[in-house]
Amino acid sequence: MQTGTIVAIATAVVPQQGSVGIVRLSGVDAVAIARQIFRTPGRQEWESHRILYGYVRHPQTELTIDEALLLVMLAPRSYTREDVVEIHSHGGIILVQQILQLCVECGAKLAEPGEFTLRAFLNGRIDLTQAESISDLVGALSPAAAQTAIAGLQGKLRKPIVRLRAQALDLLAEIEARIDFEEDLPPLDLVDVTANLKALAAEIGRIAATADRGELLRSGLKVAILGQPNVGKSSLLNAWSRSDRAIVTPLPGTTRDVVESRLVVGGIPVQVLDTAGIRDTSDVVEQIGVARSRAAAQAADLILLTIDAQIGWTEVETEIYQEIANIPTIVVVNKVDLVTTVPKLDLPTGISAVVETAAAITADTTEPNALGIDCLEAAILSIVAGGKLHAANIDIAINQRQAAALIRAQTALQQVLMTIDSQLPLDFWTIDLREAIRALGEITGEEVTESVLDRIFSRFCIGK
Ligand SMILES: Nc1nc2c(c(=O)[nH]1)N(C=O)[C@@H](CNc1ccc(C(=O)N[C@@H](CCC(=O)O)C(=O)O)cc1)CN2
Ligand SMILES: Nc1nc2c(ncn2[C@@H]2O[C@H](COP(=O)(O)OP(=O)(O)OP(=O)(O)O)[C@@H](O)[C@H]2O)c(=O)[nH]1
Ligand SMILES: [K+]
Ligand SMILES: [Mg+2]
Repeated sequence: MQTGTIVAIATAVVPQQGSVGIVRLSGVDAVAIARQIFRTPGRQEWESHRILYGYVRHPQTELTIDEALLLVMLAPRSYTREDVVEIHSHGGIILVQQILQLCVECGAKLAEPGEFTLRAFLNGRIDLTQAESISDLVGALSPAAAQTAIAGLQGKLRKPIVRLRAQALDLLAEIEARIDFEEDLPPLDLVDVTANLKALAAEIGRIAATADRGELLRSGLKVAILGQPNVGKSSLLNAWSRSDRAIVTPLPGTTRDVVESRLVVGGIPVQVLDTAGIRDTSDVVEQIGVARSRAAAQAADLILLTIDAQIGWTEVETEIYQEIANIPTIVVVNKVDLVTTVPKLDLPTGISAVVETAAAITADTTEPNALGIDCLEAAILSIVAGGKLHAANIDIAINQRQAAALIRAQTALQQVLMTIDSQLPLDFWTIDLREAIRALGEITGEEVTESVLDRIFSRFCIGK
């Protein structure tokens, strides 16, 4: 997999945009390929870690394609630990694709998604947790998510896992020594071994508990605003996202399609969906809109069931709530500016929180002067995070793959404890201890199959 020289566009390409684009080569022929297509005026040394100025030229036709800069990073001082050459051209899509094509004509192979980072992993510059952090960093949807990813890249997850695995290996060695040379060694200190195993399992559990935070930071939260027509759902979306993304009118049935807006709440990327007001209607278009509202609600992580403070909670809301009772729901009492006191609400059990808002105090303004948005955000954070967001290991946030491996390791260690308890022979202890070691090794990549690697790196973007 790791043979040959690969090439990819390293920057995001948008037609007619981007002031600079980078094409990146990695592998034994990177320099030779670059030399075929890059001409410097006068004599310039192709030294490592120096920028060269020149022109990208077609080697046969001598046609000049671009004025460019070139960066050579010779092995092992490069991202992949192979020879890397970057061609920094003008941006846009045409030039970078032409340069990419030239590199392929000169013998480079188009890189698979994540192949540069895969090589960095296979060549030992980074471990698997760091490789996954690089992917998270590029995919981050909030500064907090990026911060967690950079911590992972700096080894915040790798270090504790490597240490735990080393401790488990020490323990294994001690037990195996008793199997092999029973007569020559003092017997195992059972109290000590048991305490060590328990400590290992507990620390693994603490790291595994950061999975929820990781999931929130990576994937974010899908929030659907649901309710009867005209309660102010679209006004709420606009006020919250400080935009006029959704159409607002005094006419019930204004919103027909699901309208999406993205924002960040307490570091969590949030996708907010405004939906068509739910009611029985003979209007065919509106019927489709209502069906879409219901579908959006079912796909949401959290519902904002919005009501009009002047009307309160009615039978209609009870019916809507029955459909979504399995999803955490906040009741948003909107238009509180129009009432002197909010009526007593006869809410069903299971509602997570109630928040009062005034999403559109003054009509006809693009800069909504809303009330209650901060309370709404606080309510959301306390529901979804339940305190987990600010857990002790603030800068670790593992992914599902890592969580699954940690749970396997923890279960295996608990199995060892049970085996000891049942006074089974030493051979039995080592079986589960080895399983725990293997699971930890899967996280760092010390023990990982090619198919797992394929799965991880295929999710990367091309050029990474
Ligand atoms: N132009 C450019 N910018 C970039 C990258 C790149 O590849 N090219 N990066 C890529 O995604 C990131 C930077 N990451 C990098 C990580 C390691 C090495 C590297 O050469 N490491 C060697 C040498 C270190 C040294 O000389 O001390 C090493 O660790 O052995 C380079 C970039 C972000 N910016
Ligand atoms: N006074 C006051 N008016 C509001 C408030 N929220 C919304 N409105 C007004 O109520 C009307 C309906 O608002 P929308 O945001 O369109 O309501 P909706 O729930 O999206 O309506 P549909 O899309 O038709 O289901 C508009 O005239 C808004 O200006 C509020 O908090 N206070
Ligand atoms: K409306
Ligand atoms: Mg609307």
